[in-house]
Amino acid sequence: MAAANLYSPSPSLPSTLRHSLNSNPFTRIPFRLHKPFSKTPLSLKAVLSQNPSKTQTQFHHCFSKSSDGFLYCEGIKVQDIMESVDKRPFYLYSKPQITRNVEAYKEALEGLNSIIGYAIKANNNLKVLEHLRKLGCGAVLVSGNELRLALHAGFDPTRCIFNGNGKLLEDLVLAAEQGVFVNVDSEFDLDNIVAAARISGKKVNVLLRINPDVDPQVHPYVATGNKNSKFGIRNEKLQWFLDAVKAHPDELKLVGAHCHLGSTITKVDIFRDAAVLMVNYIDQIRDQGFEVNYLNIGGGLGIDYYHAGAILPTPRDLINTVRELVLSRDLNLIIEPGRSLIANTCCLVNRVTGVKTNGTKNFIVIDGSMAELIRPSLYDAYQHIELVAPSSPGAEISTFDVVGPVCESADFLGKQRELPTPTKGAGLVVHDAGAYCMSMASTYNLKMRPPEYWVDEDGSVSKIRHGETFDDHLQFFKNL
Ligand SMILES: Cc1ncc(COP(=O)(O)O)c(C=O)c1O
Ligand SMILES: N[C@@H](CCCC[NH3+])C(=O)O
Repeated sequence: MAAANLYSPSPSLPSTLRHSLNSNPFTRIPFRLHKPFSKTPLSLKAVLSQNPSKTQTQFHHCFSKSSDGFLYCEGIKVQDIMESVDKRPFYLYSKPQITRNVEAYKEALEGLNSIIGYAIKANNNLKVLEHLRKLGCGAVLVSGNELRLALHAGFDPTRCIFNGNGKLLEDLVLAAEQGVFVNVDSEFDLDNIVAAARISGKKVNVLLRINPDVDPQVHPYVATGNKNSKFGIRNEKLQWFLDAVKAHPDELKLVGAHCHLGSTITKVDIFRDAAVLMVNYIDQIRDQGFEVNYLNIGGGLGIDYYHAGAILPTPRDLINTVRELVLSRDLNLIIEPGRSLIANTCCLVNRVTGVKTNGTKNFIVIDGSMAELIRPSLYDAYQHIELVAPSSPGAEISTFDVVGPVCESADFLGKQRELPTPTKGAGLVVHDAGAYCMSMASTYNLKMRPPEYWVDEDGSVSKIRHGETFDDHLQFFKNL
């Protein structure tokens, strides 16, 4: 299988590229930062003992300002980490926070037969994936490469779900061979799944992705379960799909129904409305003799991007709203969280390049940009921003747009933020950057994708992904 060779350089590659692949951190002992780090007054043990499901707020913020005015990640001063690594933007994760987020879902799901299918599109760092897999997660995939990466990270394929409105035949063949659940999205998708079953000689466990036409009340670009969406099957066509599955008893086994309403949803009633519709569909499907026993309610739980003390629904709130429906039908529940598992575990750490004003507006210009983190530019999304160290005495507090160096007026990380005027080189973080940030990063303006680090349970800091370099870019043009 191709996945096994993902990081084994082919002997036909140029030696420089072979070298760079050979020095991949995943094949070696992780790079360690040796500088001794200052400890926060709050001990790591105390931070770890804060159980998210027992607090009032949705998720514990693993990055917090201490009384000394410095920002800490699990007891480690972010400023110290900045001084120990290359001078470029980097992503910094809390590994314990990933654990806490998974535990919150596991506790919420107690008493149900369930699969937590982590949506790999949110963050595809291999070390993160391996950690999530060890914690018991399955995986949700939208491309052949995400499937290959999931296999490489050791996920049990029978706890993986292959989604998507444009799945390719060759990727479906791999999914069929591996025994992955496949969601049927359209007529042509069903044809391809049948073909994949024949090629692989394996019957495929399928779920119908039903578009329930429920408004998730989110930005239109991240709404996926309303009637204008490109995803899923409308209920008017349900019978056609049931007949098509019946016509292919050697290739397809219908095991359940799936929906995914959208992302950043902050009201659990929305999930409840969809689940009511979905169990009605399941009743109808069962009435036709199908033994469907999986309800997949997708992902989509939003998080507290504003850091303003809002009480948002927890995983427990989400699961409790569908629990009785699931139990009443004796169903297995699949959930597909991405953002709510990984977003709050990470921030993008940047340096201030300078401060300027154009007469009407003030700008903090940082080295990070829309290339490293595109959500504000793409969705006008709010991500909380703060400086990593106390401001110098007398620093004026002003309203700033926080912008990058990219040649686009859409290149902003935050607008109208009240911040103390920072000095050149000051550290500035963009919070909640674990989901859809690095995985959506680009190399626009040849800003190479940043390195990633995490703070481990024992307080050590390791690199978990190399930053891209200019040489990496040149490799694309070697030996053409
Ligand atoms: C089918 C599907 N499942 C799961 C997810 C993960 O969603 P979220 O990150 O909002 O939990 C997505 C992304 O929106 C998706 O499209
Ligand atoms: N990329 C989006 C989420 C899309 C989820 C995938 N359907 C975001 O950053 O919020």
